[in-house]
Amino acid sequence: MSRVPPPWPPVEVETAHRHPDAPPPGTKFGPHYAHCFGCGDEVEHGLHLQTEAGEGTAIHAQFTVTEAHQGAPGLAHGGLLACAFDEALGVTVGQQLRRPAVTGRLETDFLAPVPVGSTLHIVGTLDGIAGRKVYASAEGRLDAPDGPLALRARALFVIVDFRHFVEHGRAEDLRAVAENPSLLRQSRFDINP
Ligand SMILES: CCCCCCCC(=O)SCCNC(=O)CCNC(=O)[C@H](O)C(C)(C)COP(=O)(O)OP(=O)(O)OC[C@H]1O[C@@H](n2cnc3c(N)ncnc32)[C@H](O)[C@@H]1OP(=O)(O)O
Repeated sequence: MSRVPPPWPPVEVETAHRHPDAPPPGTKFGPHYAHCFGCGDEVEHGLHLQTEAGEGTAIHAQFTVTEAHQGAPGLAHGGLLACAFDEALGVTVGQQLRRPAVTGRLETDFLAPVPVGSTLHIVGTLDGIAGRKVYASAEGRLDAPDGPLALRARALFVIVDFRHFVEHGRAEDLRAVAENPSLLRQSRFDINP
């Protein structure tokens, strides 16, 4: 079977430029929501993904695989690795475009096993934009920024209105945020930048 992936992006796109207010390279973002499984600081066995702005539209992300992330003995669960890419690419889109967006499609190539104790170094970039559709991709390397390539991911994010979150989120969690806004650890993006 061929391992050659289909053309990317799959449609004609315009170049996705970083927003003028996107944070400069080296800026560390911290979690965006206390209870986010990808980055939240109040999720005991979450990924605690650390993210930082890179050059151009790049985002650098890291997380260390713990015992709680196993799929097979001593190896990371593939779904959690995909989650790390979803989060890293979500930060890439959110921070570099400064627009709220959700994952519409995420594909992941698992190229090498990722043992417990490894640190995955992920770099995500924007590949193009077509209307509300934003294409982004990422690579993940083991234990160092130039370590062995372990994963690749490609994703379509769809830009949404903030109503998406208010209309679909569970009422008690929305209430908790209304009562304690600091659960949202970062300020809101521009809606019409
Ligand atoms: C800083 C923040 C970090 C956060 C990181 C984590 C990010 C996440 O995990 S978000 C959570 C997971 N994602 C979701 O829950 C999204 C669930 N899906 C939805 O709500 C909707 O399907 C949504 C919003 C994606 C699209 O719906 P809607 O707004 O009605 O737009 P719709 O017209 O269907 O799609 C827009 C375009 O995207 C395309 N599209 C949407 N989904 C797909 C897909 N799976 N594959 C291919 N194309 C797609 C459509 O074909 C359409 O294209 P065109 O404009 O050319 O016709």
